[in-house]
Amino acid sequence: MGRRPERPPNEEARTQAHGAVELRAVTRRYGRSVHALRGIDLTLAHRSFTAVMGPSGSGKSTFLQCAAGLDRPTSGTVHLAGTEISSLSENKLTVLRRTRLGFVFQAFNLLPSLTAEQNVLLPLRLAGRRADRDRAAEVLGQVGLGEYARRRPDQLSGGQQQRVALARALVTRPDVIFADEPTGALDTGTAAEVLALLRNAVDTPASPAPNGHGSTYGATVVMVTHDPTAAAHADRVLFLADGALAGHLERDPSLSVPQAAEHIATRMTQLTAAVPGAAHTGTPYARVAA
Ligand SMILES: Nc1ncnc2c1ncn2[C@@H]1O[C@H](COP(=O)(O)OP(=O)(O)OP(=O)(O)O)[C@@H](O)[C@H]1O
Repeated sequence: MGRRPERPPNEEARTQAHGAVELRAVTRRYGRSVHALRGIDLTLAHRSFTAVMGPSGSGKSTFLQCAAGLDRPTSGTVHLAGTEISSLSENKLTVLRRTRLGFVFQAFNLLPSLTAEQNVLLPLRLAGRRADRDRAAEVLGQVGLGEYARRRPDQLSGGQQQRVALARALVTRPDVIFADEPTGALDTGTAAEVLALLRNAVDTPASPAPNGHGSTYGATVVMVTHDPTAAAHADRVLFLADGALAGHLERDPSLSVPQAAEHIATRMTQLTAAVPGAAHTGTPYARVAA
């Protein structure tokens, strides 16, 4: 997805030594009685696309918020792109979010008074970088909206608005993109386009910076979804149940998206119905495809 900003070699090494996202013994409690996360341990590899699924109230949003540094765990540690964020000050965390992470939400969250281009440039402005209009044109082109730069959100369809939101998430060349139900408000065809763009953000290697210090990998995507078809585009599907990891499915390239979606839907049905043996990490997993 184009060139990434330069980073000092030691920072680059630190980034690569860890997964893109690492959670160790992460818990999140609300008050005394609500255990939204009960001890999550996981490592998400660089350039991986992970879908997070689970019944309503299983902790998906809480997981995403804690993993993305939008919320602080009650206990445990979170590493993001090589940085341990649990102990970062609010200011440093904000800088990390603005420079290293991208966000896509179900409700698009575009500023209505700004054009598509201005919305895309916003993260660069917030990060104190130059409002690089060439870069905005590049990412709007990548999401197929090169001709729509001057339109405001109310002059765009839902799918086009979500593509602007994706361009906005990509503009800073983030290490990790967190997506919360990115296709929840879209029809099937438009959803497939957005998912293909997320997939592309992972699969397209970024070219190295001229001095060789830039990253050479694409983005890492973490996506919460209720939709098995959306999850079928991921490399791995993690299932949460009652605040704990309850198993996973790995991508099997030999399966089509509809076939993979069927496997995922079956696992979700088992989880929701709490079939004995279906909801524990380590159970044999069906191999699924994107
Ligand atoms: N601010 C809060 N205060 C108290 N309890 C909360 C708060 N936020 C979430 N919870 C509780 O934590 C648990 C996990 O909620 P979370 O929103 O993470 O689930 P979810 O899997 O994303 O659900 P859904 O699919 O319905 O969006 C639920 O029991 C929820 O009621």
